[in-house]
Parts: sequence; structure tokens; C-alpha cells
Amino acid sequence: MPPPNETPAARALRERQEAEAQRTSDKIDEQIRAERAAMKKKEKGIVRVLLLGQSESGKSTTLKNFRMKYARSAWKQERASWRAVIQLNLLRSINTILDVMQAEMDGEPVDGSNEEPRVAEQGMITTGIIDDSMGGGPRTPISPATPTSPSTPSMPWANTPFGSTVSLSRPSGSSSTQTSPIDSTLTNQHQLLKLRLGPLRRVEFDLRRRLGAGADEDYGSNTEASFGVLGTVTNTARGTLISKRSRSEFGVRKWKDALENGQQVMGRWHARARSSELGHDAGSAGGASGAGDEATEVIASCREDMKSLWMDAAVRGVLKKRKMRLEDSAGFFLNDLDRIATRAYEPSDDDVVRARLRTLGVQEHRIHFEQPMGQSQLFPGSIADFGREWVLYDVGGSRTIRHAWVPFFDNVNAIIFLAPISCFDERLLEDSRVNRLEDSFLLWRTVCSSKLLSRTTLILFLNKCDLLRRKLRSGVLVKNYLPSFGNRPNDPPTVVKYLKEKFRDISKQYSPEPRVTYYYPTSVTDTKATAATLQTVRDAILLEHLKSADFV
Ligand SMILES: Nc1nc2c(ncn2[C@@H]2O[C@H](COP(=O)(O)OP(=O)(O)OP(=O)(O)O)[C@@H](O)[C@H]2O)c(=O)[nH]1
Ligand SMILES: [Mg+2]
Repeated sequence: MPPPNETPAARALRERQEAEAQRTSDKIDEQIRAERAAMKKKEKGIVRVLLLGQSESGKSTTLKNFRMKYARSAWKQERASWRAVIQLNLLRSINTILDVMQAEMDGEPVDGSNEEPRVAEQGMITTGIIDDSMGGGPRTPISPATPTSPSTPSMPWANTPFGSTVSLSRPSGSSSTQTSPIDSTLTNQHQLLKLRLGPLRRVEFDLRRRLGAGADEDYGSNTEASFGVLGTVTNTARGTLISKRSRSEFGVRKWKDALENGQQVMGRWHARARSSELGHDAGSAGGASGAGDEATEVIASCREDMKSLWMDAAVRGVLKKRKMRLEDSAGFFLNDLDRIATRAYEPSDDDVVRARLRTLGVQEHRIHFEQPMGQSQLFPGSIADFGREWVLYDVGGSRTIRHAWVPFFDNVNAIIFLAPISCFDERLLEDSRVNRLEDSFLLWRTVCSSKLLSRTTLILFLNKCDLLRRKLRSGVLVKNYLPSFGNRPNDPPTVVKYLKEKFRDISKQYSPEPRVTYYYPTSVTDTKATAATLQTVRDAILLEHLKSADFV
């Protein structure tokens, strides 16, 4: 209230001051409004893409392809720090072989209980989505009988002197196509080789710990925390080649942390490793930037022994007999030992794309597209900037962590769903009663039917086509796992088309309202082909985004 005895002059002054204060207040309000509007406009321009799919479907690999193509400088900066992860992948394979050899030497029985992972067999969790006809009992086994060697091989390795090299026999031709009786007899030379490679167990343990193994998740009912011990983890079952044994897989909540930790390992051990004397041929000279950490030293010094192990016919025989197909497993680098097991090793683009680092948390990656995209020519001017900023969310795909996906559902423009279609004869790692393809169909149905996602653009990658090709070529019959496939030709184009139709039917049947869905057969480890796919995907997502923002 104005003062009771206010003079006309005082009143005029007060009113001027009040008007001024109001102008300032309005200005601030206007600024806030403008900032909010700008933020909203910017937010509206940001494209949010969620990568979904079961574990090992290829989500992180797709993200890497995106970053490699569109965030080139960040990618290049980060590339070297993947070295420790790749080394860990390599050591996991080697130590798995050593574990399997040990099991063979101990005369452990070959586990064959997991040999028929069909889409829906008795006792399996089934949706009936793929084949309503399949509720029933066991089907005729398709596995060709695997010749077995004596369960207790001769073990004449006592008192063997350590030599400087261990020479073993080489497999004749490709082991994966070997059909003659398997020679899986291990000798004292194998025992010797195993001893020589013993230090790699400690290196694997050390690398895991340093990269952040605190984040490791254990699926196995009986997996021991210590390194060098086989877990009772059901590994990817591949038709006739199935494994019940695998070392637990390394996973992290945040890549960034793990990669930074990996870099620190290099730094910390740098000086020590210089004077390291291991008594082996250490391969190519050190001196490359970042080279010289202890893990690298030991790995380089064991290169020839690792090669001997991987190339050995009897070792391959044991792997085959015990149904381990390392070549198809995640993070397989044993064919690159000459390049990777050196002190000077620096990861290539392809190595990083193929490296396996299991995702446990949600990873957010921002990409700012520098080049104008296709539609910007169609929609010039201010729209050229629209959709330049992308946020890609990569999530963990195992069943136990899928609940973390939901909060992202109400704010994404597009979902890239990865369905690994080579997995039609495999079981889920986290629940061996469930066929992996069936799990993908179930997940796809959940995504399609979600009301929150009814306006979200769906893009389906029918992934791992390369592995599908290889599997079909090796004689695995789709109809044995999906009876409704019937007598169609058992070739990749037919299988891809058949599965695509299945996914399409689910989308049509379960989407709350009609929607456009894009389907791409992919092999996302093939970076060149994936680059072309991503270009198309990017254009498609942007077009849908522009439509939803009423620009079109
Ligand atoms: N051969 C082949 N390998 C693939 C393909 N896509 C992915 N991989 C490999 O499969 C493994 C798993 O891929 P990731 O991208 O890590 O799988 P993810 O979906 O992120 O798995 P989680 O993080 O566990 O949810 C990696 O070793 C990849 O290199 C493919 O199309 N072909
Ligand atoms: Mg991942």
C-alpha cells in the first residue's frame, strides 16, 4: 500500500520505480520463457535411439559401428584403450582351451545333456509364437554321431624335461569341417604346453580385476570366483556343437571406466615390464606408445605356445569332442595371434568392433552429425540442423537386467532391435530352458505391443547373418528347430525371408496402432556393409522424426 501522506512527487517517483521493477521482472520472465522454448526446440531436435535385444545380439557392436562412422575423432581417441579388452578376450579363449584340456586329462565325462535346444520342447518355456505346433515332446536328434576317444587318455607326462619349444601336430585342413575320426589323444607334450601357458591364468585374472571385474555378473550356479576355474555356465549351444562349460564372461556397467582402467594398467606396468625377463621369445620389439605393460609382455612371450595350442590337431579334437566352438563365440581372436600377441599391438577398427565387453548398465552416447544428411537436401534451411544431435542408449540384454530398459520407453524416437537369427538352435545363457530365437520373438512382441512405444519407429536388424550362413553350410537344418519352416530350401535367403515374415506378423498383430517398421538383414561385425545400412537407418529415423515434429 502507498504511504498515507504521499506527496504527488513521491507518488510519481514510486510509480516510476515500480514500473521499472515490473519491466525488469517481465524481461527475466521473457528470458526464462525464451530459454525454455530454445531448450524445448533443441530437445525436439535431438534424436533418441534405444538399442534393444537379448544379450550377445549385437547392440554394443551396432553402437560401435555408429561411433566409428559418425563420431570418428572420439572413436580414434578411444581405440587404443580397447587393447586390454581384446587381450582379455584372447586370454579367455586360451584359458578355456586349457580348462577343457584339463577336463580331458582328468577323464571327465563329456557332457551331452544339452544337445537338443529346440524352439519349444518338453519342459521348455515356450510362447507358441514361433510354432504353435511345437508344444510337444522331443524330436529326432539331428546331431551326427560324434566319434569319441577313450575317456581316459594316456598321460605319460611325468618326468618330462621342459624344452624351449613344444612341437605338436598340426590339424590337416580346417578343423571345423573335419569329419574323420577325431584324434583327441593328449600327450606329455600337451601337458608341458599347458604348464608353459600357466602364467596366462594369472594375467587374465589380473586384467579382469584391473578393468573392473567388481562389475562381473555370475550366471553359473557353481562358478567359482577365482580365476582358472570352470563354471557350470551353459555357453552358446550351437546345434551339434554345444558347450556346457565356459569361463564366466567379463562385463562392465560403464565402458568408459573399464577402458580408462585398462589404460592405467599400461602406465603402471610400463617401467617394470621393460626389465622383465621371462625366458621366452618375446616377439616384435616393444617401444610402441602404450606398449610394455606386464600383460602385454607375458602375452607376447607366450605367442608361439598359444599358436601351437590353437593349431594342434589333438587339441582341436578335444574341443570338438567336448563341443566347444570357440570360432563362433564372442570375442574370438585366436586366428589373429601373430598380430595381437605382440608388444607393439595396437587395435584396428575391426578389432574394436569385434571385441566383446558385456554391457551391464545403460550406456549413453552422444553423436553430433557433422555432414548434412540426405533429407536436409529435401528440407533445407533451419531443418538442416534438425536431428544433428543423437543420443544412443545401449543397454544390457540379459534377462536379469532388462528391467532397466523401461524408463527409456517414453522418450525415444526409434528403437533398433537386434535379433540374432543364427541362434535358432541355441539356448539362453541365463536360462537354458529357453531357445534364443524364441526369446527374441518374445521380446519383439513386448516391444511391439507396448503402448508407450506405439509412436516409436521400430527398426529390426536380423543380425548375425554371417553366422547363419556358416551354420546352414555346416548342415544344421532349420526345420529341426522350427517345424513350421517345413521343407523350404535350407538356404540363407529363404531362412532370412521366413524369419522376417515371422517378425513382421508379430509387429502387425501386436502393435496398438499401425506403424512403419523397417527390416534389415545384417552382420554388424562387417563394418563396411553396416556403414551402408546405418546410412539408410539414419535417413529413415530422421524422416520419421521430422514427420512426428510436423515438419513434413
Ligand atoms: N559373427 C558375428 N558376430 C557378431 C555379430 N554381431 C555381434 N557379434 C559378436 O557377438 C558378440 C556380442 O555382441 P555385443 O554387441 O557385445 O552384444 P550385446 O547385444 O551388446 O550384448 P550384451 O551387452 O550382453 O547385452 C561380440 O563378440 C560381437 O563381435 C554378427 O553379425 N556376426
Ligand atoms: Mg552390450
